[in-house]
Parts: sequence; structure tokens; C-alpha cells
Amino acid sequence: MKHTQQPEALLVLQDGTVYRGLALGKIGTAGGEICFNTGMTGYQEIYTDPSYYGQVIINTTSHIGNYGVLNNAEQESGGVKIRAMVCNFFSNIHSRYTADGSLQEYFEKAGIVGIHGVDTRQLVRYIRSKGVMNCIISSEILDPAVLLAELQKVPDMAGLELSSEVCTQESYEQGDPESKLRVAVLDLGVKKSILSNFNQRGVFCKVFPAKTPYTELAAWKPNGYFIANGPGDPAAMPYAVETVKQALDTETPLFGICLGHQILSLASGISTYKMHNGHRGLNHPVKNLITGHCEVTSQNHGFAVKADEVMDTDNVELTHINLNDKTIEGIRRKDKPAFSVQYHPESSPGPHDSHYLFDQFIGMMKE
Ligand SMILES: NC(=O)CC[C@H](N)C(=O)O
Repeated sequence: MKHTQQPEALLVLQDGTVYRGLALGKIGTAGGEICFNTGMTGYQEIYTDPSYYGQVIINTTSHIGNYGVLNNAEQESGGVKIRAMVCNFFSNIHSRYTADGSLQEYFEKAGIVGIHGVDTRQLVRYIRSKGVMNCIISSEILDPAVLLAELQKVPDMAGLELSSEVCTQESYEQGDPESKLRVAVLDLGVKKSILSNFNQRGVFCKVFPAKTPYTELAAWKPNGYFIANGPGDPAAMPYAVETVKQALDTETPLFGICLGHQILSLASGISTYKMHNGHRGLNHPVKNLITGHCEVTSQNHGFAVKADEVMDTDNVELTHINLNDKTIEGIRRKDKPAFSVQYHPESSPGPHDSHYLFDQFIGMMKE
């Protein structure tokens, strides 16, 4: 189809700003918190990462859809988790002989709305200056005033508990049951590639729903606890903080990623805050303060832990720091075998500089 025939779409921001473009995906209307990922690859991993649940993602890279989709290998969960997508050039053709289909068909099947033909560079600069806000996209309602009224129904991300909506509803096991290393995973929105990183290292996992009481995790007799990534506001999850506090009391090794890092920090008495516009991309430099090495990291978060409180908490050590803005990227407990990072060492998408953290956790369990 030529671009000129494609139906129009509108993007309306919470402050009333309107962007016009063309429809992609399903014809419809969707709203959520707007965020942007600057990664040049991995759009399907991003759309299926449960951490993005409730969010509208802007892909800033210039071509989206140009390599189609793979039904399984590039999915981080059972399906698309974003609310809608914004991009500049949406490719209606894809060139990858192994692709299972086009992104357009994938979005239509998943019921995902989107808009393309938007100047994403200008839009991202605007959001970076004004700060994160909600938005609404529609390819069926083309009246900005009506959309702005609809947008009022979209809840603010601050205060939202979303993990219980995206996590597994039944616990399940994954990996080699004969393995000596057993990790209980608290599923706050876990990405598939985190589980495969454990399985590839010979770890047998049992994945528990977000609100599983600690006693149930402990009854499985794990050698370690993994607190997963996930959507929403960590401060709205006292149930998870309680579970981590009880796990810490047992001196069993514990590892957290992203939301799991925020929950471990909260369990250690450190509070979290909502960032001006978050970190989402594949090239964020982080310094490991223990080794002095710099890692290029994959990131996706809109909340962070308070740096001054990390420095003031005696039983917590700062282990990783973001070289762009000095935000906290990793901590460890001095009094417990527990550590966490704010970024995504499994990447998927992104560089593999930080895979050592999985080995570090396994080393702790072996001790
Ligand atoms: N990827 C994640 O685990 C995100 C954590 C949390 N929802 C945040 O936005 O900061």
C-alpha cells in the first residue's frame, strides 16, 4: 500500500500536544505512559517485555518492521505487552528469510495500535525536556479534543501495581530437574531470556506468581532467590518487599534485576523515585566500582533508587553507577549474600557485557 492511502492516526500528549501521522497495526485507540527506547535492534523483544506493560513505546531508530517477526525466539513473554507504538519509518515489507511474518500482521493479531510518520527525534527531545507523561493514540478518533478527554481515563504510572497482571498465574518449573542448583524466581514480569540465562548455566528454576507468599518459595528448597524485572511502581508493591525481607533473613543468596533491584533496595530501607524520563536503550555506560570496568548496558526503567539513601545505609554497598547521570545501577548487601542491578544483564536486546552477573550469583550459591 502506498503511504498516501494509509489511514491517518493521531498522537495526543497529556499536555495537549498533537502529532499527526499514519496508522499502523490494528485500527483503534490506546493510551498509556509514553516512553522511548533508543535501541537500533530488538523491537520484538521490547514489545513483549512485560516491564513495558501499560506503556506506549517510541522507537527512535529510523526503520521499524524491516526484519519482520519471529514467533518465539525473539519474544520475552507470551505476547505483546506494550499499549501502542510510535515510530518514524514503519516498513510494510521485511527482509529476513527466517521471519514468520510482518510486524503489521503481528500487531493486528495482537490488537496493537500505532502511529508512524512521526518526527520521533523532535518528540523525544520534547519529552526529555518536559518529562514523562501519558498519551493516547488513535486511528479511529481523529478529533484531538475527544482524545484528550479519553486520555484523562489513563492512570498515572506512579502508584500502579502491575506485576500481578503480567506474571504467571500458576507456578511452573523450567530447566533440568536433576540440577544441583535450584533458583526460586519471584515473577514480577520476568523476561524469558533471564530464565534461559539461568538454564544455560545448569540452573533449575521454579517461577512463582508475584504475590506468592515467601513460605511457598522456601518450601521448594531453593539454593537461591531471583527477584525479577517488571512493570509499574516498586513503591506500590509492599507484598514483594515483605517476601524479599523474609528471604534475606535466611542468608540464602539473592539476586535482583531492575524492578527486583528496586524491591531489594526497598527491603534494605532505601526508597525509590520516579525519574524525569527514564533510561531505555542499549548503550548506557555503567561502571562496576568493584572491578573498575565499564559495561555498555541494556536498560529499561522509569523509577530508580535514591542515591543519598544508598550512601547513608550502613549495610548496603554501592557497586555500579551510571556514567551518564550518576544514578544508582547496582548495590550489594554487606550483611547478606544479596545483590542487584538496575539494568538488564540478560540484554535481549543489547550487548552481553554484563552476563558475568549470572555467574556471580551462581558462584554465591555454590559457596
Ligand atoms: N524493567 C523493569 O524491571 C522496570 C522496573 C520499573 N517498572 C521501572 O520502570 O523502573
